[in-house]
This record gives sequence, C-alpha cells and structure tokens, in this order.
Amino acid sequence: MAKNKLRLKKAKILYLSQGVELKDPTWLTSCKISQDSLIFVSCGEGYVGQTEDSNGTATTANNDSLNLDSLQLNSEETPPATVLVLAKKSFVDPDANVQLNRTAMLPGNQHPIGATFITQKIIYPALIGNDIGCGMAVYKTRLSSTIKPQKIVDKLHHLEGRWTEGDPHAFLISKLGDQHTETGKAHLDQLGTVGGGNHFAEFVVVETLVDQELCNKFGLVHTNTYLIVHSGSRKYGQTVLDYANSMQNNKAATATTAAGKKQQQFGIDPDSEIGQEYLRQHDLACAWAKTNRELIAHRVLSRLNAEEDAERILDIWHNNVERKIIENVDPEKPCWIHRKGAAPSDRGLVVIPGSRGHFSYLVMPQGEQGENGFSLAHGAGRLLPRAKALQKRPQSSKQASISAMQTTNLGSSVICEDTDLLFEEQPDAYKEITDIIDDLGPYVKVVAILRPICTYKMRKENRSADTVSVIYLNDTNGEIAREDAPFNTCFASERAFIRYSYLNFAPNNATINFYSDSSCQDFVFGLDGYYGGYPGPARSYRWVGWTDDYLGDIFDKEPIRGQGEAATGAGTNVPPDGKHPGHLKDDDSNSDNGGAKSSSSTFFGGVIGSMVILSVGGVAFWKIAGKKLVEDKGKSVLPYHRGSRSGGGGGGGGGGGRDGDILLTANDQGNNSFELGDEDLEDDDEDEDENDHHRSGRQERYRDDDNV
Ligand SMILES: Nc1nc2c(ncn2[C@@H]2O[C@H](COP(=O)(O)O)[C@@H](O)[C@H]2O)c(=O)[nH]1
Ligand SMILES: [Mn+2]
Repeated sequence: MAKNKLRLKKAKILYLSQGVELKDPTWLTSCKISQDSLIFVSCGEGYVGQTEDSNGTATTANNDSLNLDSLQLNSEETPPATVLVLAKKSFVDPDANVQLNRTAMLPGNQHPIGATFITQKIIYPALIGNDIGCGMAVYKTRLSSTIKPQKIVDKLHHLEGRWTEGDPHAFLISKLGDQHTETGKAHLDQLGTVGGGNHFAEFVVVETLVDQELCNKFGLVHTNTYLIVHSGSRKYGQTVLDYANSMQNNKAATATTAAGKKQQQFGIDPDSEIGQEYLRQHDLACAWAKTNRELIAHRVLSRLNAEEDAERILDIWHNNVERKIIENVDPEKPCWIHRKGAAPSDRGLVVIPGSRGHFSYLVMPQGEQGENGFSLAHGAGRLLPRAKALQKRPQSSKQASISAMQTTNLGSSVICEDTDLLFEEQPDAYKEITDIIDDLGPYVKVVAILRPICTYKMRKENRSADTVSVIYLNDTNGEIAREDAPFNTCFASERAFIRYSYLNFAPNNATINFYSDSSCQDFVFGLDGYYGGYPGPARSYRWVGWTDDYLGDIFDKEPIRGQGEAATGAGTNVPPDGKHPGHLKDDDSNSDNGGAKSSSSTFFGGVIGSMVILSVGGVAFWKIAGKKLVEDKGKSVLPYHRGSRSGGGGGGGGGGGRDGDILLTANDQGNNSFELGDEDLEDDDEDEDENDHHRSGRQERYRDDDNV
C-alpha cells in the first residue's frame, strides 16, 4: 500500500505513532486503528517521530516508557498490554523499548532482556528462550576474605566438561529424585559446567554490611568469602524450547484465522496437552539448572578444599515462567509471570550483580510488589552489544591488552581464556549498577554490597570436555595404558586435534575403551576395516558413557571401508542405535571375545563443524566437508615410527603396530599436519547467538547465547 501510494521503491518499515513497528499489515484490519491514526513510513530508518510518556508529556522517540493506550491500537483478541519501564536513571536501549512495546501487542520472537511479561490464559515459550532456569546462586564459604585472588586463579582448573570425580546422573537423582531419570544420560556432560556468555562463578567478599539485621540473618560477614554462581540449563533447556517450537509449528500449520495463527505460533494454552507438557519439561529444566549451579559450586569449591561446609544463601531463577494468583487481576485464575532476565521479588533475598569489575548487591524486596511484576533487575545488564564491546579491543599490543583485561579496577582477577569473550564481557560493557539499584529504590532494601575478588569464566587448556581418553586394557593384565587425546579445545580458530590414536599399538585381544569425557556433542568416532593390517585376534571396543548425542551424521553414512576385516566388536556399552561401527559390517563375527580372523582397524573420528580426522593404520585421510565425512584424496599415507611414541601398550601382546602405520592427522600439534578447507569453519552450530555472527564453527559451542 505504502509502496503504491507513496511511490516508494523500498518501503521497508511502517511505524504507528509511538514508534511501534507495524509488522503485520493484517493488524490494520484486525485491530481497531482509528481513521486519523498516523502511520510513519520508513525506508529502513529507525522511528524518528514523537512519543508520549506515561504523564502525557511528549518526548523524543524511544527513550522512555510508552503509553500504548494512546496508540488506539486494540484488538479484541489481543489488546496491547500495559507497559511500565522501571528504569529511569539507568540507560535503556531505544531498540529495547521498541521491542518491549511490540511484545506488548503480541509476543513474537524479539523481546528485550531484563523484562517481565505477565499474561493470562496463554504462555509464550519464546519469551523464556532456551536457557530455561538460568539464575544465580550465592554460597557462603569458609574461605577467608583475605585469600589472595592469585591462589584462586591457580586452583581453578579442570572445571570444564563432564564432572569425573563423581557420577553426575547420581548427583542429579540425589537432588531431584526419580523425575530426572527421564533425562537419561543426555546433557549430563554439561551438568556442573558454567557455560559461556555471561555465565560465571565468582568469589566475592563483603564490601559493606548495609542492613545489619538481615546480614546477621543470612550470615553475611566481612571475614568470609562468598561464591556467586550464574548458569542455566545448558543444552537441556534448548531441547525443551525445541519441543515447544515443534509443537507450535504443527499447530500453526492447522490454524485457520489470521489471529488464531499468530496466537498459536507464539503462545500456548497452559491447560492444553502441549502447554502441560511444556510446563512439565520447563520445570524439569529449571530444576536441572538449579542442580547445575549446585554442582558448579561443589566443583569450584572442591578445588579450594572448601566444598564441605559451604552454605547456600540463595538460589533464584531469572529466566522462567511461573504461575501466580494475582488477586487484583483474578483471584481465581492464575497469571503467568514470564521472566526474561528478571529476578523474582516474591522469593526473598536477591543478588543483583554488576559485572566482574563492579560491585554486586544483595537486596531484600520490600513494599508493594505488583506494579513491578513481582520482579527486579537480575543484573546491571549490557550497555554495549557484544560486537561493540569487542571493537574496543586494541589491535596493537595484543598481549598487554589481554593481561589488562585479566584484572579489574577493583583489583579482582579474571579467568577467561577466550580472548573475544574476555573483551565482550569487559566491565565497561555493562551499565552502572548503582543506577539500577537507585531505580529499584521503591522495591528493595539493600542488605550488603559485594566486591569481586576472582571471576571464573572459562579455561581452554585441559578442557576435559575436549578430551577423549583412549584406554587399552590387556585381556589378562587389566589396564596397561591410558592416553588422553585432547582436542586442543574445540575452537575452530585453533583447530581441534587429536594428538595420537594408538589403536594399532594396542595388543591383540585388548579391549579398547572409548571413554566419552566430552561435552563436544557432535564429536563422532568410527571404526572400520583396515587395509592389510597385521593378523591377530580381534580387539573389542567398549564405549563408555557415549550417547546418541555424540554421534552425528557421519554414522548415517557408511564409511568407506578398507579391504581388511574390521576389528570392531560390540562391547558392553555400545553407542546407540546402529551407529556403532560394528553394525556397519556385514559380518559381525568379531564380537567381544574376538574373532580370529581380524586384522587391525582404521580408526577415524571427526568433529562436525570443526574438524578432526584421525586415522591409524588406515589408507585414507578423511575430512569433514560441511557435515559429511569425505575421503581426502589429496593426502597420501604418511609414515609413522612407533619408536617415537611414548606410553605403554605399544606392541604388547605380540601384535603392535608396524612402521608405516599412519598416525592421525590434524593440526600443527599432531605429528602430521592436516589442513582444513574453508568448509571446516562453516557455521552450523545451532547454538549460535543471533546477535553475534562474527564467530564461526565450534567457537560458538561454549557460548550460551540465550543465557540470561
Ligand atoms: N559479578 C559479575 N556480574 C556479571 C558478570 N558477567 C555478567 N554479569 C552481570 O550478570 C548479569 C547476568 O545477565 P544474564 O542476562 O546473562 O543473565 C548481567 O546483566 C551482568 O550485570 C561477571 O562476570 N561478574
Ligand atoms: Mn542468566
């Protein structure tokens, strides 16, 4: 319409007065827009018209609370919600205001973080996003407040990847009961891991005891150190959102009316079967996230021998949907409080962190809670988008600028071995916490102010997440050698690799255990026949702790096999569902106890979206192209000399490798290099941050994108 009337070649955005984008032209007919309403037509520019604040005062666009009543935009089915912006002193991004007002008309898939949305009769999974149950926990520890930050830095290692000192599944069940048996082994490698993005584990001390009585009640003292843990449900939450999305998509396809379609695309009736199932899974994810924070605290504190007597002071979700009867709305029917980066103000003590270089506040909600949606800020919130914060990284004196980022103006230390993340999360990228606390003045009483001393974000070195342990067990002698074959992190820029694969050097009759010690969920392995290997009884393979998640597309394709007999055999714990390489064979005679006619094996593995191909004793190199494993014909067999290998197991039991067997491949740290084509950097990670396209490949894997 605008195109024709105004002869615009590229009318891109229509705004209603107040700056609300008219996304869907059907609103013009389905909503009552008065005849004399103004519509602003833009060729892509932002809204520049005037807005009106809640006092009726005209202001410039998008910089204050908007009164949607004055929009005269009302649909009988979805009248726009009332919008209240509590931020007065603190900065609010104009785009956030626009998103907020748009969401008030009909929740879509863009909404600001740091907001609460209250609905009746309908819930909106998209408002919660994928990091269901993200929240903050605070623990009192017995560590003295005089502890040196460097001591903490030195001790905080091996916190990535699966918790190996205990059984994560048993831990989950012990905390949450049998309801979590249904989660099976899935995602357990992530239980007890901080994750990426804004997540952190931070040691703090008390800077100021503000409300002595409440400090006494919660054990807040100057002498001790406290631990704040911020994390969520990791990939588990994503599966729950996926469920909701798939159900909604199905429904949307059968919706008849335009209005009905919109509703069904984004919202669910909580009493419907789908709604009930979503809420059930959502609640499990929230419980999972809480347990995750508990295990993170346990792991972190155990590094400092302080896990035993730690006391949890609070644990709150700031990313979930909650049912609540709000008397003055409807004393009978519950409302649904969606918190997207907002802390509850009806559950006692709340922590509001600033940034790793600012103070954090412990506050107690007070006074009338209601107009604030029973919610508070969950943190200072970002001032700068990630990309902008990253641009502040100086190009020169790289190392100096990295080191500067590893301490803060408050004298605290920062552990963050991803340099981009280090800059993205710099304190200057966050708003001033004191402004936020001032804005919350009517709703909270400050209890104590906390000073950071050491913030753990992530380490790359020794990430057990990126380690595959290959352990050789001799039939009779038990374990004879273990090698951790580390992927030198799964960061695309650094090239994942496996140092060695020793399969060919394991003795005949050995049982080779593949321990999945990884949260690299797309990591895949395969075993297949080997061209001309040495003769000997088959080895068998045990797959320990592997789940379907680890095995990607590669195994859907039958790998190109060598000419020899495969030495694969089903171990006691095989990878699921036909994906075990043993299932690919015609002749399954080489089972656990070994068929006599086996030879050696070609062994290959890969990381989808990145690369790792290894091949021991094989004849071919392989590479990942997109999500497919293809033979890399450009590579020839490279020699490998057993003599140069360290560790036991080589040649024991009579077989051993032979000169000329190929050691693996992959990156400059392996013995043989393996170049990657560009396709290896393909960005196919479903975790990708929609606001953060500058990275690629596996680099996103550890980023929790929706990690509010
Ligand atoms: N004390 C610290 N606070 C931090 C850090 N990184 C972020 N933050 C604050 O926490 C919230 C979390 O926000 P979310 O949207 O990811 O849930 C954020 O708004 C910051 O104010 C940190 O390292 N230490
Ligand atoms: Mn969060």
